[in-house]
Amino acid sequence: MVGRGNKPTALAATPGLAPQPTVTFSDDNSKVTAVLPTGESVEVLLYGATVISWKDDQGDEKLWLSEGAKLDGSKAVRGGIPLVFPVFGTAPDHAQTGKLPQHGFARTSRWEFLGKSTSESAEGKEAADLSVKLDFGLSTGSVDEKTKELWAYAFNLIYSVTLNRTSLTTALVVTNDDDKPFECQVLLHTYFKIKDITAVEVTGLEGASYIDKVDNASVKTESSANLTITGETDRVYTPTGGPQAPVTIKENGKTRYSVVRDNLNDVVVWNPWIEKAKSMGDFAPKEGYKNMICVEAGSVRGWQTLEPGDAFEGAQTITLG
Ligand SMILES: O=P(O)(O)OC[C@H]1O[C@@H](O)[C@H](O)[C@@H](O)[C@@H]1O
Repeated sequence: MVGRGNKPTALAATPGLAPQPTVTFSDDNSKVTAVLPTGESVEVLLYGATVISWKDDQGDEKLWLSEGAKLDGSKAVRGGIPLVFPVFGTAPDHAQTGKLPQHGFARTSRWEFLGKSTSESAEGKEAADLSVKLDFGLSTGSVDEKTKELWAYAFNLIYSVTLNRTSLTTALVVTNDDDKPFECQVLLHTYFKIKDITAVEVTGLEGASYIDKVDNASVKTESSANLTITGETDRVYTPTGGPQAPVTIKENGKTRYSVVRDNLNDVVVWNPWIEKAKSMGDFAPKEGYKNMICVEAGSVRGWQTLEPGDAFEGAQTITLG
């Protein structure tokens, strides 16, 4: 692992060897960017370890980022992949996390860049086979005092973002460093960029039980094999096929994104639609709800209990269609 720490650095190609991914820091040390020799790229803000951009080799952006998103650390980022931990939404009746703000503190804490690693496929050192993994860390010692008052547990988070030519994997490991158990929820809140929400279908949810957050949290069963979005949608699904069965986002009948989960049983589908988009100060343009859909892999319907020393790992791999 190289590139440890937060100093500006550029780790580029080595003469005589196959071109390597380039990892750079922004001038103000707020962001890490990795670019594969074939042109694919990912950008991660240290604030929240929020992935704010993922582009293919043509430079086409895959994640929706609000034009009104705050990227200066003053507010959770509206777009990209905010990281939700240790509570999904708010849980006023949950003793341990009841005081925390919506979606917890991981998305509003400054993370440390731990380093990068690269790997090649078994076939050899062709640039086409390269991937780059960026690791980020957040632990008790690095969160602010206010957070420690609201959630008094010793913990360690490692978040890994792996860029391949046609996929992005984001993986979170939560470790309980305390001498008492704690309960937590985890969610990878991905905002997918799409061209037209009216042409979108989400598959892989048929038969799944879901909590409909726009209908008094009533519990329903998804009857559609191809879910379309026609109004405000905020649902917490538990797909029947388990994490490895893909949930796909299709546009005009073609698969754009396919999400496979590891150890994350739930999938939130969210689109604010017209009125809710208008009510969010950082959601811009207001018509932007037509160009995004959140399909969020998580463990949020219950709680993960971590005993002292135990770890929980959850991940998603998003593959381009
Ligand atoms: O505005 P926030 O805190 O980023 O949350 C956005 C949405 O996130 C989703 O995960 C929730 O299900 C929604 O209820 C919520 O509105």
